[in-house]
Amino acid sequence: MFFSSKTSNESLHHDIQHCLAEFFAMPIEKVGAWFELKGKSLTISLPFAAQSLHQLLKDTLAAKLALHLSPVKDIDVLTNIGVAPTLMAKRPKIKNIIAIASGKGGVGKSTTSVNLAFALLAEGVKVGILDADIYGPSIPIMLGNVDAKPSSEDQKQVDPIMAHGLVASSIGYFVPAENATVWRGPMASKALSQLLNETNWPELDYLIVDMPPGTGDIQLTLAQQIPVSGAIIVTTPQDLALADATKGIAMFNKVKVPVLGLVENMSYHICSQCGHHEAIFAEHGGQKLATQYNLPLLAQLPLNIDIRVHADGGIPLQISQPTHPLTLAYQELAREVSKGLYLKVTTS
Ligand SMILES: Nc1ncnc2c1ncn2[C@@H]1O[C@H](COP(=O)(O)OP(=O)(O)OP(=O)(O)O)[C@@H](O)[C@H]1O
Repeated sequence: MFFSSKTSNESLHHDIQHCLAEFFAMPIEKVGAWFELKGKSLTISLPFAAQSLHQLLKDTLAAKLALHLSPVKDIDVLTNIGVAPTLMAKRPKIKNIIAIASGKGGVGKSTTSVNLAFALLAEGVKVGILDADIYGPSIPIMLGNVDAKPSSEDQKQVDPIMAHGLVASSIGYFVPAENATVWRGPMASKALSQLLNETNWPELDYLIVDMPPGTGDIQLTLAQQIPVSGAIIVTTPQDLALADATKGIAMFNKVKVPVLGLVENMSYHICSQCGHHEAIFAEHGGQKLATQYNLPLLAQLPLNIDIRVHADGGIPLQISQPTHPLTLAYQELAREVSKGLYLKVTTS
């Protein structure tokens, strides 16, 4: 035998590290802590959501390591999401809160929040959604459960509503939408604190918070009231929307919440008849903004009838059409968001 067992073990570790770094396009120094090799069993604990890639990762590792003198026999891939730092004290049980914001109304912030939440769930993590859009709560509509009524065992904490594996809370479950629209700023912020603090959340890796549109005082207060780990700005490609998205970035910078990136929604139109792609708004707007602020452009999602029908019809795309190209696009977004937050955790 040419190699001592130490050398062959070192080369095995080296190959595992290289394979993980290459597979996830991560710096090699990050991946060393993700795996444990015990005899011939390899356990990978991924610090971000990527369940749809676990099998491919196993196959890739198995092929790479098969050439070793003492090959690995079992490969197990697990998910172990870390806790990103926040300025405010964390909520017990909730590892990370991600705020979804937009400078402007109607750009698809709630649609993105719901699809991202389901996509994270599909990527193997525990997810909740909090509808902070106090003035126009649309999450109950998008989850198809407007008539659901939260219950409470102790009259102090309210149980969240379950929808297709997602836990949700929204002012829309408590008061009719027309009553909420007349609330003033302090009432709206109090309602959000109550929704966050008095909901009996189970253990969650991520709580997605659908913020009210805009970047005014209310949004600023809300962003300061909850321990947000990272924010995502949703925009459409037109100049006006992008100018508002800029204000959103500035708002989160002001409250020292890291912006994880931008989502460009309604980037282009896909014709439902012939599948033709057409840029009906301006092109490259999201990319320009991302470059200007050195932020990742996390996704470019089309204006597509399936997104609208599923969002407004309360039957999530992820649940009813798990292999739809847009379902997969949202899953890619979910993996990017989770990876982005992990990178923020490890570099801050
Ligand atoms: N990519 C898309 N393709 C087609 N329709 C979309 C897309 N994104 C959102 N929509 C539709 O656009 C409308 C507005 O979306 P949504 O409610 O998510 O926007 P919003 O930014 O949260 O709005 P608000 O400012 O009222 O909170 C909805 O009818 C939704 O179904």
